Amino acid sequence: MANYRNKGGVAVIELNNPPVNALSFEVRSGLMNALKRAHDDKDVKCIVIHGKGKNFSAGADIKEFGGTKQQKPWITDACRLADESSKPVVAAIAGTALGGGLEVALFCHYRIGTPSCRVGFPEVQIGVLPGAGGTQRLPRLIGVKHSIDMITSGRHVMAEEALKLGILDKIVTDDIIEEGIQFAKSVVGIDVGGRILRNRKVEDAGSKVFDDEISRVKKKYKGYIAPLFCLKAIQASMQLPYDAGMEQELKLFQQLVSSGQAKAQQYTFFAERISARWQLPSGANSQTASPLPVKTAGVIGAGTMGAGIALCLITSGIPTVLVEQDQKFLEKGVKTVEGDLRGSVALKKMTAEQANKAISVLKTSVNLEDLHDVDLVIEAVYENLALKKEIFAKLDKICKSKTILCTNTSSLDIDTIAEATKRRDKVVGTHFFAPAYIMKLQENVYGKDTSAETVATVMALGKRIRKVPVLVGTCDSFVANRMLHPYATEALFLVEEGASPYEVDQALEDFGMPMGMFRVSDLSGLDIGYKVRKEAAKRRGIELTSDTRFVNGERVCLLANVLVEKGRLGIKSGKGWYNYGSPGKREATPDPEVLDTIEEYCRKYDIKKRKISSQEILERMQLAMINEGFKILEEGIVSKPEDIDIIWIYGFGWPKYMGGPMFYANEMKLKNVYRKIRDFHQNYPFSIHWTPSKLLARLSETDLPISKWTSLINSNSKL
Ligand SMILES: CC(C)(COP(=O)(O)OP(=O)(O)OC[C@H]1O[C@@H](n2cnc3c(N)ncnc32)[C@H](O)[C@@H]1OP(=O)(O)O)[C@@H](O)C(=O)NCCC(=O)NCCSC(=O)CC(=O)CCCCCCCCCCCCC(=O)O
Ligand SMILES: NC(=O)C1=CN([C@@H]2O[C@H](COP(=O)(O)OP(=O)(O)OC[C@H]3O[C@@H](n4cnc5c(N)ncnc54)[C@H](O)[C@@H]3O)[C@@H](O)[C@H]2O)C=CC1
Repeated sequence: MANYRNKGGVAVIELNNPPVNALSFEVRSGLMNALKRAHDDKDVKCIVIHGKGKNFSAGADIKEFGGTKQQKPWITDACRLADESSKPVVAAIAGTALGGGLEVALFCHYRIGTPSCRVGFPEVQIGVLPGAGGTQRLPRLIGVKHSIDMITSGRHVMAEEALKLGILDKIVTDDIIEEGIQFAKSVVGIDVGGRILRNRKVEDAGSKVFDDEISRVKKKYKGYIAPLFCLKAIQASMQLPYDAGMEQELKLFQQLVSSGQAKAQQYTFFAERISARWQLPSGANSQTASPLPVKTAGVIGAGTMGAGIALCLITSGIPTVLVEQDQKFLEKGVKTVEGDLRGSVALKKMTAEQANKAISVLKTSVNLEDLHDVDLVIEAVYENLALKKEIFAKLDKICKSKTILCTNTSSLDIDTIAEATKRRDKVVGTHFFAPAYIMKLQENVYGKDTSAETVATVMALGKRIRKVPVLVGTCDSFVANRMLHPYATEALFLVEEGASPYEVDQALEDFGMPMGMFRVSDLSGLDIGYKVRKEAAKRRGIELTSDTRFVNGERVCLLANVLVEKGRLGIKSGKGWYNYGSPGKREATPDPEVLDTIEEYCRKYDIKKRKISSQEILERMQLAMINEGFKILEEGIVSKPEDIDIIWIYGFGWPKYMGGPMFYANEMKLKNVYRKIRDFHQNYPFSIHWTPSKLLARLSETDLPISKWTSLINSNSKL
């Protein structure tokens, strides 16, 4: 709803729908009525619109987009009176004015804001476009070029920049409502005609700008349709009179809002928030537990991951001690940190001043004792259980009793590591993804004794260092890598059976993955997987050779080992599944030598090759991984399907416009997913990953949408 009061001739209208004043039906109706009242009231000389609480408004109520038609009045109907009013209307912005919120402000004649306020059109991120005049009014205010940037990127613009662009007329420092009232009074009597955006002309930026922008947007936001629709709408503002432009905007909005991409992106928006609400099996949860303060941190190991993690901490202003086993490794790690900071400055992702500030809070050491006073330590040494246990035992003695001890292990059991300490409640996994400074996912892993306070602390830390933290339970390889295993295994089987690695990658990239499986393997280094496979087999008393085709009755494909033994380690050696010309180069070219190696391998084992469609490639890789996802849910390793989707989106770049693998399964209908998995199980009996998940079988009988799976899981704990 919207509140109305007359304060000495100023109509003060408050958008009232906390926490973000989303423009629900009630708010739109309330705003329309309040504007009418202000218009009709002869005593009112000017009007101020503000938001209740911390925010102006986060825009349309996204929950209203799905299914039923948007009830009238729409935002445009509600705001028409602001546009037409001869009394000056001022938007007084605190917090955020986003999407429809900014559109309301653009219907006003003036906009003032607090120094910390933010404005923007984030609609592209939820698969739509600003559909209440944003694409027609913003170009009339700040021009085509800046409008394209803001609307196609969805970025938030801070107050200072908004002032420079002309979106804000003034930045004010006192109470925003009082400032709004004073400002409104100061413009009474000035003709508002020139302030009405619909009356302004959009400068002709020429059609070439749009041709160039289409190419840029297609490349930068590959696969996403909303940014392209935004361009069409902005172009209409240049080519058509205001009312015709508005009609065109609405038409484009309607097409987008009913698209599968919008549904998936809006699911992702809420999934991220649902996933942030964590819960432990004990019942303790994000509402009941409080984080401990983390004023200082330590990182052990300055290799690939440790250096990246330290970078995340220091760029978030957390003084960090980076510890290595010797000076040589330490220097190498520090060089990486400094190089990445320089790179960020060169790419204008931060200023030189920010980079210097970050490096000033980094301390280095070759002595674990220097961690005695930090609040939290993240260990990132080699993936070796004995070494990790040794380090945790030492840390337990060195660190303050309140210090939280985290491990970046990608597969090892958290409980076993915790047993090396007398503070098992303070041991937790914080699994970052490579490159740690870039990838957003932080997979936090609790053990059986990890306390809620510890979990709350690493979840809060994740947010603070700009990651997306997701909580999972401990199991072999946790969630991300555990699901990746059947996905990668199927990729190799597909290659054995006749698809080339390049066809596999093409199918995945056409689907929307940023990189195919084989390119990712080359990037990580084929030798890493080689060592992990050998080590894991050794632990089980098995000696792997490139002739191994079955392990304990389970089909395996060791083609990657064959490549490693030929010196093809991936990007680092200049060739792997692809050819890169020379070590370290990134441009991947298909390599006939690899195809010959595969041919030879298949001849040796008498494997009959066949033509494999891209549909089969996608189905086998994705369904194998989705089936594993259901098993993870069934075992309670995660408490909700949204966790898995967020892990795939932020850990592996699953396209948001496909909503994550569990959402994708939901869209395919679970009965179809289950039937296909059963068929694959029949056809490929030697792959344990095709054993259908019991939870999937159960859910497939119900036809419940993904939003209802969690309640079924909770009500059927013994599936
Ligand atoms: C605002 C934020 C930056 C705040 O962040 P933070 O403080 O971190 O809090 P959060 O946890 O994110 O949020 C708190 C709480 O609020 C919920 N929430 C946030 N925003 C919205 C929202 N816009 N709608 C609903 N709910 C919202 C959030 O989920 C949290 O709740 P919880 O999940 O219960 O924990 C941040 O929240 C943020 O970035 N928000 C999103 C901002 C955004 O994307 N805004 C754009 C919205 S779209 C929009 O405005 C569209 C338009 O431009 C106008 C629409 C025109 C309509 C035209 C009508 C024509 C209709 C014809 C169609 C016919 C077809 C049909 O309908 O069938
Ligand atoms: N590389 C990757 O893609 C990912 C790795 N991980 C995990 O992160 C951890 C680290 O992996 P990487 O960074 O790739 O390894 P790395 O080999 O690049 O770095 C490990 C570093 O630890 C140092 N180190 C070893 N023993 C030490 C000790 N006693 N004291 C101080 N430093 C010591 C080494 O000198 C080396 O610099 C492993 O547990 C790994 O499984 C997790 C996610 C992704």
